[in-house]
Amino acid sequence: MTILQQILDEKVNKVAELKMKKATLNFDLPLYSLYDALIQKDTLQIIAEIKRASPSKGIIKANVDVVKQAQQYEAAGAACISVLTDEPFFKGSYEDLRKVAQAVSIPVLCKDFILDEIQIDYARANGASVILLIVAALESERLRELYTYANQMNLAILVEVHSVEEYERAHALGAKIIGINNRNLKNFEVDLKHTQTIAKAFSNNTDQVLVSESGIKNTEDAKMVSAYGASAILVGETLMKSENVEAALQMLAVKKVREVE
Ligand SMILES: O=P(O)(O)OC[C@@H](O)[C@@H](O)c1c[nH]c2ccccc12
Repeated sequence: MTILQQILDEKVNKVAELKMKKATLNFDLPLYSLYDALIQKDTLQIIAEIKRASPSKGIIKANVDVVKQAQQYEAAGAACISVLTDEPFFKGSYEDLRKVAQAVSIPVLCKDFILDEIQIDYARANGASVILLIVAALESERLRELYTYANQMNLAILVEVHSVEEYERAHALGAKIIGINNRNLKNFEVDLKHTQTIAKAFSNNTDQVLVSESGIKNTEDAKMVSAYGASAILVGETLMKSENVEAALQMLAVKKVREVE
């Protein structure tokens, strides 16, 4: 069984648990626009991630002070903060999401494996302005239903793809913010060339923004994915492990130069 399948199987239990709770949710925390934060910028924008652990890397920084980390990201110029809320595999929580959302004034992304509307309700109730939908994890109809639901709640949606075929499915939805995961969620292999391959399919859709996700470590990587056509990068481990978050963010915020083919 792939790791993605293991995570999704576990998530079914989590969804049942959330539904059982029948909590009253308030949707009153402010919303910030991710699209506005990413479109038409001169420098590569950064979605900085709070990631305590991951199935591929194990513990990254289990006891991080999420509020402090988020405030450093915001002060250093991050466009958005991504917070993992999956507990079994990433050691995150909705509590982390809420604490971060209440501490900053930029969009916050609820990073999870969403299968059900209730997870979108919880994301919004805990301050997310953005949710992630992973094309590889959802059948077309479910993907469309969840996309529509989140859209109706005025949330932005980062639609994650890993192949040209998945990109076509995202495009067919009318997705405006597309995440290209350089890491294969089935075997954890990372290759920044995924951004290049998929960005080629995308090059005519100028009202879409591309986010290159995973495995970005240094200025060279940032320049490379920027040249491929990314407007933004989503960075976890490199920032979590850095002693100087501000310097790390600045080294990644390169000037955008699109490669002419
Ligand atoms: O730590 P990295 O290699 O910088 O990766 C960040 C982010 O892209 C990664 O956490 C991620 C991308 N898509 C996901 C989907 C679910 C969980 C996690 C992810």
